[in-house]
Amino acid sequence: MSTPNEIESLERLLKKLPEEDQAEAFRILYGNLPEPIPLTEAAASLADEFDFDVAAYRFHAKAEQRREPRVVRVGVIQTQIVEPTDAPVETQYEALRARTEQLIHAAGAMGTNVLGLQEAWTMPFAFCTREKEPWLEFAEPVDGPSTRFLATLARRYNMVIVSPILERDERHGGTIHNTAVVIGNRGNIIGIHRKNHIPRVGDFNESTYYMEGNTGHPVFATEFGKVGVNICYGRHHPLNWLMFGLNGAEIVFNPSATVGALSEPLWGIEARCAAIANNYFTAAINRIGTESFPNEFTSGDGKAAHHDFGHFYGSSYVTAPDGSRTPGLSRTRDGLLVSEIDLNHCRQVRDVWGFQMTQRLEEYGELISKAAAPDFEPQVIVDPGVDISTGRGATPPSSGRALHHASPRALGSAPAQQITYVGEEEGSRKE
Ligand SMILES: NC(=O)NCCC(=O)O
Repeated sequence: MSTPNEIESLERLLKKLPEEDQAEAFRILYGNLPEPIPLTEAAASLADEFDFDVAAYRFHAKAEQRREPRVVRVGVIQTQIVEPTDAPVETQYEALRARTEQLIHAAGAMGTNVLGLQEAWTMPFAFCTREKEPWLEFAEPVDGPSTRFLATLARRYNMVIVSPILERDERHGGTIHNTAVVIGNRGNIIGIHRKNHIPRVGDFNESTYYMEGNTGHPVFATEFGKVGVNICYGRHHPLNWLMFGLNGAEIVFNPSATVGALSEPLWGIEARCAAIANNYFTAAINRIGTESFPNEFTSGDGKAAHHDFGHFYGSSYVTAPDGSRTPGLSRTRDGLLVSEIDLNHCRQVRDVWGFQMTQRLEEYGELISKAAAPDFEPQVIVDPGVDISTGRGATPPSSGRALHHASPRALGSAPAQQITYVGEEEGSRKE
């Protein structure tokens, strides 16, 4: 698949800065950059032989006196599809399975303990087409072929694998879900998480295929830390991230499929903000390449029908609980990113910032419950000098006097208050 007009990575652009400016630019944009760690010979030679990138970094955490470090290696893999989308389903699936396997061997060779794959890694991201067939043929049960394949590798490399697939739930009428299967390092299925938020934006017509997930915000307590999975579009919902934090997540994967025209300026921000706000590690994974489909489709925007989804820009990256992040993987090449982290880092940053102590869950909970009720009245305090039907000042002050006091009243309920201006006695104002 060619990507002739795509830049290789943001980092490559930043490296064009004068050398003396680069360290400061990276510090401001990326935080305390994790240090690169050497690739094992086996990983490097797999990357060479099968033409993909491998990058590896170590995030710094403090040594503690009363807890041993809990060092784990987190891996993420990004790939493009291998076969054209009009090839037989089995051919497409097999090619992706084989390609992903090459990168998993490299992850194993790098000593990865917890590995995340991209959203719907077994298939092209065909939801732009709104066609059911043949795409639904990629769906499989939680214990289907992709899980059985990955379970073997999980056992072999003593590695937890987060495997996002298109799930068919035969027990419930063959319904379809966008699901991450969490496979334990003993080859067991620890559990599943189904995508909570389904996009209805641009060509992401996923509501044609499946409904919002019904598995809550589970955190999977693995041998290598507590893992959550916030699937793709869920990353735009800060409360979705919060829920995994409340359940104790230490690493939250964000397996995604997203294109540059829609989301690229948001990409480096959202998973990173979530790591900062919740003081856990986040691993954002995006596929790469431009996927072209046999039948034309429109984007519902008046523009001409087309065959392409647009460029999936990769740029997978990992953020630590203090907001420092790795450089992204390439925008155009398959790759594996491995980050060595100390899970103790989460509590260390929590102790510094105190977000979990200072947050006001009860207050938020109360307002959220009210806001979800049909009779919700937003808490708005109206400036009595403002006509709320137009948003304009109803009685502009004649001089530059500042509004001094306005009694709170609920929107549209209490009568307007007497306006008092700074520098005037109440009641002394001459109209
Ligand atoms: N796969 C998916 O949810 N994509 C939606 C687009 C986005 O969130 O950037």
